[in-house]
Amino acid sequence: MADKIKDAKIIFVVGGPGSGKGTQCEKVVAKYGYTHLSSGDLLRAEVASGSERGKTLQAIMQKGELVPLDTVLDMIKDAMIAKADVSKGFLIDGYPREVKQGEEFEKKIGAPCLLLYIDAKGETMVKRLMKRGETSGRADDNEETIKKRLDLYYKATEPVIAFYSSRGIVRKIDSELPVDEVFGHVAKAIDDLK
Ligand SMILES: Nc1ncnc2c1ncn2[C@H]1C[C@H](O)[C@@H](COP(=O)(O)OP(=O)(O)O)O1
Ligand SMILES: [Mg+2]
Repeated sequence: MADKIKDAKIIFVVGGPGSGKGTQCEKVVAKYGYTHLSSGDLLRAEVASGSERGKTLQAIMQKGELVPLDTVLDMIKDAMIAKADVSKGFLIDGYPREVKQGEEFEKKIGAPCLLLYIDAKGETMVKRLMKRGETSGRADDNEETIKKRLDLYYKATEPVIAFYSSRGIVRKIDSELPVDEVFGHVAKAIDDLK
């Protein structure tokens, strides 16, 4: 496993709920041919499958809480192995959510070369999520759960940014700007990797 993805670049995409991670990752996929792995999407797919594990996950996610570390990591790892032969790089979207998740990821998979910190104001994220909730069908895009997700983000994920900042791989991206301008900065960060 470690061998197979040794030469692929691993990019962590971190930011609050509604900051624009998914939006930017889609654009990176289109321009650079990276594989986009959203931990949230992988988990939601498991829920949609109706499996026993999915039912347990659904209950946790609906409350806005974090699902057990090993579950998410296993799902990401399986998805990476499946794409290892064809992928130049991996966008790990919405993970790590806490420092411990980052440490486990590095032990089991590998080290990231870049952390894109997609940064938007709390009020902006709430506004975007409420709007997304009108059409997303996501059980967690409602006002009460959004508040919990934001609180948890500030508490658990901001230390992640501090942790990787000390390693010098964090690029902070202003996600208050229009989508294409945000992407200009994202693309610059990726181009600088070469
Ligand atoms: N720079 C930007 N300006 C305005 N709206 C944006 C934006 N980036 C994303 N959005 C919109 C698209 C979605 O409806 C919503 C949340 O974006 P998302 O990419 O799904 O966020 P995340 O994956 O970080 O939760 O906000
Ligand atoms: Mg997303």
